[in-house]
Amino acid sequence: MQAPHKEHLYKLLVIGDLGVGKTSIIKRYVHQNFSSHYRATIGVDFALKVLQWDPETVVRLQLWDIAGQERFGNMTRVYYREAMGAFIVFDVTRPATFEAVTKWKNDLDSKLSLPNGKPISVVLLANKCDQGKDVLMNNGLKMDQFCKEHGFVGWFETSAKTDFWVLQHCFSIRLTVMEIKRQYLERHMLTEAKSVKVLFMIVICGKYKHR
Ligand SMILES: Nc1nc2c(ncn2[C@@H]2O[C@H](COP(=O)(O)OP(=O)(O)OP(=O)(O)O)[C@@H](O)[C@H]2O)c(=O)[nH]1
Repeated sequence: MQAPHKEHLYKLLVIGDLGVGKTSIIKRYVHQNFSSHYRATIGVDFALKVLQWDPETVVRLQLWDIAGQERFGNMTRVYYREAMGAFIVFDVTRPATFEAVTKWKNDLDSKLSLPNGKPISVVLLANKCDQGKDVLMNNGLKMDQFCKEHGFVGWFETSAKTDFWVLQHCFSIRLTVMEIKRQYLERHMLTEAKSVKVLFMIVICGKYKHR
């Protein structure tokens, strides 16, 4: 007898200042390529990544690539709607883009929350780490503290150019998906015992597949 087939569709946001590499990260993740040619995103762009989560489950990640210039616009509320998780990206060579991270996070938290009022889970990506790490050097070990204080699930160094990000980014995608799953269970008001059991299974599957 064939195992039951389950499909989940999750909307994930990728936000951050102009030119930090949001489109490049998505391109690398979805199409495994990179271009040094810069063309600013206008409004929003979309990409779909399909993950075979386990033999019975397919996870479709709908990635919303929101233009950096939208931080100054009114459209973000519309774009954020029904997102289950987000990546906020900054450029490690440009400190101003790191300073903007809290503005993006505040914008997100003020416009989108879970039905229980809690903020959605957000992972911070320190991109262009192939070009130096000015921001990280200046912040050093404080990054963990920064994430804790500002409510990020975690942070990862990435490079869409050299592909350095793949392992860690895949992990962060998994981390986000796990968190999403938890939120999904919360939304559907399953008992805590059940949700812990399911979460535990997801963690085990994620670790197993990641090795
Ligand atoms: N060296 C290096 N360059 C990168 C990296 N990621 C992106 N870039 C370059 O940075 C520039 C901007 O990248 P995009 O991906 O278009 O940036 P974005 O955040 O989508 O920009 P907006 O659409 O304006 O919001 C491009 O020239 C990319 O080639 C990286 O990891 N390393």
